[in-house]
This record gives sequence, C-alpha cells and structure tokens, in this order.
Amino acid sequence: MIEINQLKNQLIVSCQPVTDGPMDHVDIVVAMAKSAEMAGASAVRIEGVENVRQVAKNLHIPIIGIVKRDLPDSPVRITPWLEDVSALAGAGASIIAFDATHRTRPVPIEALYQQARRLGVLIMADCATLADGIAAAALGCDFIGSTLSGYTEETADQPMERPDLELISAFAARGYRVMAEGRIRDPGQAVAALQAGAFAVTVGSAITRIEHITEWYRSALAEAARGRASA
Ligand SMILES: CC(=O)N[C@H](C=O)[C@@H](O)[C@H](O)[C@H](O)COP(=O)(O)O
Repeated sequence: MIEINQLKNQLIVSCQPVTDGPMDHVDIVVAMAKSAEMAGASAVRIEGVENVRQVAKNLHIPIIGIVKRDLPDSPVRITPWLEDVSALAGAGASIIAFDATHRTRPVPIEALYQQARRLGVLIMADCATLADGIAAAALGCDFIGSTLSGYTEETADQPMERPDLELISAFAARGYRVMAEGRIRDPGQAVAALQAGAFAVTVGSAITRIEHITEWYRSALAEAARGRASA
C-alpha cells in the first residue's frame, strides 16, 4: 500500500496512447512511463492490464490503473467490471480508478468500491459532477477526480478548452482529496488546479499524445493564417 501523502502537490502522468494509433504498444507505454518517472512524475496512470503489468515491472512509482471498455448498453467506459478491478490489482496497480458517474452501468459503484477495498488498493473515483463526487466521498473513495467533467451528457456544456477548475474547487471546499484531471494543457493550468484546492494533478494528452498536441498546434496555425488572409 502506498503512502497517500507522497502524492500531495505532485504530478501524475497519464500514459495512454491514442487507441490503435502508432504509439499504442506496450513497450511504448512502458517507455513513456519510464520517461515520466525519470523526469519526476510521482505516479503514472495506465490503461489496460498488460500495460499495467509491464509498467509495474519497470517502474518504482505507483500506478493508477484503469481498463477502458466500449460497452454496448452503457456509456460507462472506465473500469466497469469487477474482473477489471481484480486484474488491475493483480497486475500491480496500487490505485484503481473507475467511473463514478451516475449513469446506466453494468456493476454498481458500491460493488466496485468493495472489490477494490478487499484487494487493498487505493480508490480513485472518476467524476463528472459535484453530485458524483459527494456520493463517491460518502462511500469512502480515497481520491475524487474531475476526470469526466465535459465527457458526459450532463456536462456536455463544459468548455472543452480548459480544465474544470470550478468543479475542482467545489470538491476541495468539501474537504475531498481532489485529483485534478482533464484538459490540463500547460504548467500554468496545473498550478491553477493546485490553487483551486487539488491534492495532486494528472496530465495526459499534453505530455503523452503526440496526435493531440500536433493537432492543437496545427489548428492554431491554420486559424492564425485565416486571420492574416482576411486582414
Ligand atoms: C474522459 C476520459 O476518458 N479520460 C481518460 C481517462 O483516463 C483519458 O483519455 C485522459 O487522457 C485522462 O483523463 C487525462 O486527461 P487529459 O488527456 O485531458 O490530460
């Protein structure tokens, strides 16, 4: 079991390649995670049981493990099954994150929580709304994450060009151990998340998804070029 306070005010790097992209290979995930560790990340967030197993063999910092699934009858993607929780713990994740939103789901949040508790791992609730966080904290989840704000029907009006600092502050105001996650694109936004009361900050795309970063630059340049053409 890890000491929770070792993550306080720290950076967690999510090493999740774009699905089926050229970087979606276990050895690349391990290399990304190792690079993040060497540069001072305090933990990594890893998707997929085999990726978690290989990263655990090669790194010394804690792993937040998830499994993503596309289910036919539920919008819940992150660690939906009890078997996912068990497999992630068996592969070496010391924190397991699951979708804690109140949507149609195959397994109740309480059951996922109990399974993770039985296995002795820490628990992160990936939330979209304040109500999700309140329920997850009442259950006893160790980390309340802003991960899913903007990615559910209920939060579809959330601005997608910045993190949800309002949700982070609302969680923090209630005394939760908040993991700021989702759309943190630069060090200034990571600092703003800490200032909003986050316990730790997870950054994914802005560090590990070349496809997304390239597209941000490409579209910014294209827009600037259109502006110059019409001036
Ligand atoms: C919504 C969803 O499925 N989020 C996923 C959760 O694991 C990942 O795709 C994100 O990359 C991660 O949360 C980090 O966020 P960002 O990449 O914006 O720094």
